[in-house]
Amino acid sequence: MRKTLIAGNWKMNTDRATAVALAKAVAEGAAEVEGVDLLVCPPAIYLSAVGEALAGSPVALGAQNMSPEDNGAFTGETSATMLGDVGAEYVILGHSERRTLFGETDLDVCKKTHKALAAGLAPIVCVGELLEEREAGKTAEVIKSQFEASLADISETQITSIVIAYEPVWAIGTGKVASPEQAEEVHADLRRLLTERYTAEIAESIRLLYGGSMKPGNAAELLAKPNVDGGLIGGAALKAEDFLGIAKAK
Ligand SMILES: O=C[C@H](O)COP(=O)(O)O
Repeated sequence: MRKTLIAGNWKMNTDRATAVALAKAVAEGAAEVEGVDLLVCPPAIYLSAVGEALAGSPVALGAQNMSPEDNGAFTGETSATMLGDVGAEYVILGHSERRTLFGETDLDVCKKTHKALAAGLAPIVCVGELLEEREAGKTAEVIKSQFEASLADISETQITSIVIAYEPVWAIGTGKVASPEQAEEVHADLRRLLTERYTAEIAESIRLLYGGSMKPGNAAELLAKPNVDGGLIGGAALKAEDFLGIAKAK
């Protein structure tokens, strides 16, 4: 049975004080959340401070991005090992903002995924279609292509450490949430792709998150779908009450 994962992607928000206060509020509220894993992904520069604020709580720490390289002359970059060194257990990879604003390709995401796994991090690999792709009836095709290229050469053992997040680009930060049926359709496709590539048993064990304008008010119906195993939350993760409200909606 897959345990629900509610992950907060704080993006480039907060300052040190608000990041620590938010982490403490989530950690305190976590006691009221049952049967759900909680994860927060602050800006990289606050990982250590947030990790300290979470100490002793069940809330996990994750990063939002990382370099595909091990070390060396890559000014401004952060390696997987460095993330692990400051307590990160997860890393979000291939978020649509990385893909569209920073030109990340499936190949980049794939390289990062392999490096993250080698460093003992659990990658949260994001896929999702643009509005024009959905309107052109290409959603399944786009998701399949991102799935195959971003997760190329991932072994049966490796895939069990990976979380996949479906984030329709048109639903991110727009207030336009995918309907539970739209989310379930893509998640079921992803489950099928996993079954075809690995085994049904492995496919059944992988967590598939939905991301895109998820809030306490719409979370229950999304999380009720059989293949929606959690959420990757942006805006609503910046208020502990909303973030915990989503987790309690399960
Ligand atoms: O990583 C999170 C997603 O981009 C969703 O963001 P949002 O909840 O603000 O729409």
